[in-house]
Amino acid sequence: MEEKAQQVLNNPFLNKGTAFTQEERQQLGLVGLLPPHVQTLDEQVKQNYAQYLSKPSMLAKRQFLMTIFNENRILFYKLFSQHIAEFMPVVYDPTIADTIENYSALFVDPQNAAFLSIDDPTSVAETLKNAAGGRKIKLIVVTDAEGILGIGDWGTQGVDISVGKLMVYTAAAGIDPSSVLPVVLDVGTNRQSLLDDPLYLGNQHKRVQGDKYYAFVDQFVQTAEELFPDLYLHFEDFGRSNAANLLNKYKEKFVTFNDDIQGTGIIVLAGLLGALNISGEDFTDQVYMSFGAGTAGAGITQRIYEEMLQQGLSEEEARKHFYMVDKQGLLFDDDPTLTPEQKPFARKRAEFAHTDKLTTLAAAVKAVHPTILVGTSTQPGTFTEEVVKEMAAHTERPIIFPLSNPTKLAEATAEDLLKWTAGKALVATGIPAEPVELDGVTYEIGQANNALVYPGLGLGTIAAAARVLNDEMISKAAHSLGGIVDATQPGAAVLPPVTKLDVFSETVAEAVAQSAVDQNLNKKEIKDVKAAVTALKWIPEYNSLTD
Ligand SMILES: NC(=O)c1ccc[n+]([C@@H]2O[C@H](COP(=O)([O-])OP(=O)(O)OC[C@H]3O[C@@H](n4cnc5c(N)ncnc54)[C@H](O)[C@@H]3O)[C@@H](O)[C@H]2O)c1
Ligand SMILES: O=C(O)C[C@H](O)C(=O)O
Ligand SMILES: [Mn+2]
Repeated sequence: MEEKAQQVLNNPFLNKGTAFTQEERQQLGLVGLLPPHVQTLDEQVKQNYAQYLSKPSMLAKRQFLMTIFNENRILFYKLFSQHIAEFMPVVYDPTIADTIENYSALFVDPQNAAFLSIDDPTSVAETLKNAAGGRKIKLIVVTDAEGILGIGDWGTQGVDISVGKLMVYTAAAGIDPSSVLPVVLDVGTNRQSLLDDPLYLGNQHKRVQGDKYYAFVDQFVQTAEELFPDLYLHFEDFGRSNAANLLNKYKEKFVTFNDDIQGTGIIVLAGLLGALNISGEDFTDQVYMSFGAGTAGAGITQRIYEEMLQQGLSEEEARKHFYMVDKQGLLFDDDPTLTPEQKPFARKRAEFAHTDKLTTLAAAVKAVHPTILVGTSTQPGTFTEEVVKEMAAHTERPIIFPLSNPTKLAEATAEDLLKWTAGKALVATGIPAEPVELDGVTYEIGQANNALVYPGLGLGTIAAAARVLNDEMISKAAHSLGGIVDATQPGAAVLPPVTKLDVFSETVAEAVAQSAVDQNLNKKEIKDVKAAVTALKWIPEYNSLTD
């Protein structure tokens, strides 16, 4: 095979497979290397979708789609964009959890990712350059895989979360797939099964922590920022003890985003605004309980707290609305194990009569009477009938979001929550949930997953060429989504449907870009925000490769 032919056939950004035209086949040395019939992109999509449907499981479906991704990005994204709600749980959460757990065993292709090893810190620049292959990188999703979803530490195998999150950026917001780079920082793993597995593909030692860890992350950040000056740096699934530290360290210097802290904060705030639209209640009357006060739990609480301030409460007044429950039960301010993010929301023991009893969610709910309960605990089934009925006994429309991912870790199902509250609960789940039929009403279930906002947030920030991503932009993103729900419909969802992900990603992007421009954060002149957002959007269509 001619070198030119190999170059196009093996380059997923150029390869068209059976869609190479006769002219292209001649010019590129492809004559006779493909079946004679030249297909259109639409024909390829139809054919591949039929093949997709024949696959027996979600995992097999994902693997099939990944082969297309590896071979032909345009075809992959055309297919994805036409079946977005159907493909999301296959390409992304929850199926992505299976591919991460089985990454080494299932390995076929590195998927254009950059694998950075703490054992080889001198190769950071070389690795990033090799992985970029001369492309102008504008967006990196990086993970160190210590806290993948709720399934914990997966070492190098966590690279799939970076790959998967990026796929959603393109499918939802039209981020050009040739401008993105998935990165994994392999600093070791504390998962014994990986350390014991001779076929594990990562560094087979315990996680490096402390100064050496932070120096390695810093080396990556500095090098990436030097190599790719217009970078939007998205951190994903770092561990509880590092995620907020890293965000605080970099957020004012570079365009830095932590999805678990900020993305989840936005989507939950948007969901709450949607829920309160339905119930007609006031935001500042709510009593908020976070079950699982880790990276996501604390990130969400902070965002909701900021909203209370924006809605006119003083800091002192606002804090009274929040309760955090973690492993030890309700969090109190005399607890020496509190994280810096938990401390501001820990309560005084003097507020309660029997604080020694407040060590369970059930006891905390009984004592506090929250109106909002958000689960980011990784503990399945913990929103029990007892807990939910107790909550519903003291509030007309309890807002309950069991958000732990993947499916097997959810605190409750939407169906149970609605049954236990006779349809009163306003529910959103972390993973997609089927509508629930109850007493003649069809309840649509919103998905409070950060995937509903991070693509638009990234698109808007990049389109505005913003210097940083700040709280004001984040707040605007949440509010732009909150207004989309039709609250008058019985059984309406609290968030817009994933079928419209592409449409509302643009809504989010415009709100975020406008906010950046209003704050003068744009590095280049933006005359028309809407036009800037549209201009950045990549569309999966073939371009001619002939001269
Ligand atoms: N839907 C979304 O968009 C979204 C976004 C981010 C995270 N999440 C989910 O939230 C969960 C937590 O993610 P994270 O990044 O915050 O992880 P994390 O490890 O930082 O936090 C988990 C917290 O739960 C606590 N916890 C453990 N056992 C508990 C128990 N028995 N009772 C109460 N708390 C307990 C831990 O101590 C920790 O503070 C995961 O399942 C993740 O998939 C969902
Ligand atoms: O990846 C997801 O589905 C959402 C979130 O970032 C998580 O860690 O669970
Ligand atoms: Mn995550």
